[in-house]
Amino acid sequence: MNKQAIWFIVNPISGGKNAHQTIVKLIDNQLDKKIYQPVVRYTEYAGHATKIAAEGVENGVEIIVAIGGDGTVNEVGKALIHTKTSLGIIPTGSGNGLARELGIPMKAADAIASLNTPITKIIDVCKVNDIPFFCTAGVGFDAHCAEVFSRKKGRGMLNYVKVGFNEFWKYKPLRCVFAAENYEVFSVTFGNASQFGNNAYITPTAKIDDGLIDCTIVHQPSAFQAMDLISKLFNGNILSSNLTENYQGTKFKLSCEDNFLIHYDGEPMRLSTNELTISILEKCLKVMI
Ligand SMILES: Nc1ncnc2c1ncn2[C@@H]1O[C@H](COP(=O)(O)OP(=O)(O)OP(=O)(O)O)[C@@H](O)[C@H]1O
Repeated sequence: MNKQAIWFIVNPISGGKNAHQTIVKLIDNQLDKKIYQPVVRYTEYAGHATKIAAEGVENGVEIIVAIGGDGTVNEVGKALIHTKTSLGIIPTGSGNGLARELGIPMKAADAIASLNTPITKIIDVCKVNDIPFFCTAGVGFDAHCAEVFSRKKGRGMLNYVKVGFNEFWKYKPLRCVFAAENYEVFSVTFGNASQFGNNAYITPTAKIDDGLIDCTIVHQPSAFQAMDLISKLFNGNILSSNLTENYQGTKFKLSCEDNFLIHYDGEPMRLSTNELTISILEKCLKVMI
């Protein structure tokens, strides 16, 4: 039997000290070499994973596994859209939204074991302007926090919560135009998947292969209301709050006065436009589950 070429793209800065070395050892010991011919590649800078993955596609590699958080998964995944190469994930981030959504185990050993009994699925990918995202993208408070967080040294959920808490008191609602109506919002999130990561279900009715984009608008909460929203976010019932609005569609447009600060799969980016179009590419990415 011909062995399948499988590349592992490792983000060495994700998952804390030496996490990646342990995972590479596990791959060496536990990946079924009767079916796979593995190659391990390391990223050297932000954006490098996309280049490596594109090289893999060109070389006809069947499976490319991102070892990192949602940022790395996004960088690898975007090179695999509309190709025959499948995306695998060994999650080492703090959110791991796409891995959770696909039911990929959080423990590296279990994620490797699931690669040994390969099952693939085809999912949708959404785009904010020309930027692909796999879980969520949005504007407002979440994008602001993603930007502040990206400038901090500390990683992980606890540091993210600290940023959220500190920024909440200073945050001013975002004025924008959505569906030809003026809004002042806390956040607007578009979901291909149901969660930001960490089982925080911001677009709880989103399904990753239904051809639809879900949109959740959150209106500015008081501190007391914010506590309730956070609990609903993690319980999967944020839409029961009267501070939220929810829409489904295949295209959304959003504009505001200044150039948008967005996040896509948790990565912040200041755009040079004040107009956003959110669109969907149906069933365009093969993933390993
Ligand atoms: N070798 C590298 N050196 C510096 N930055 C890198 C390198 N490889 C990847 N990156 C960048 O690291 C950032 C964070 O990656 P990723 O989201 O995968 O991990 P994480 O921060 O551990 O995850 P999470 O955000 O869920 O905590 C991404 O913006 C990615 O571009």
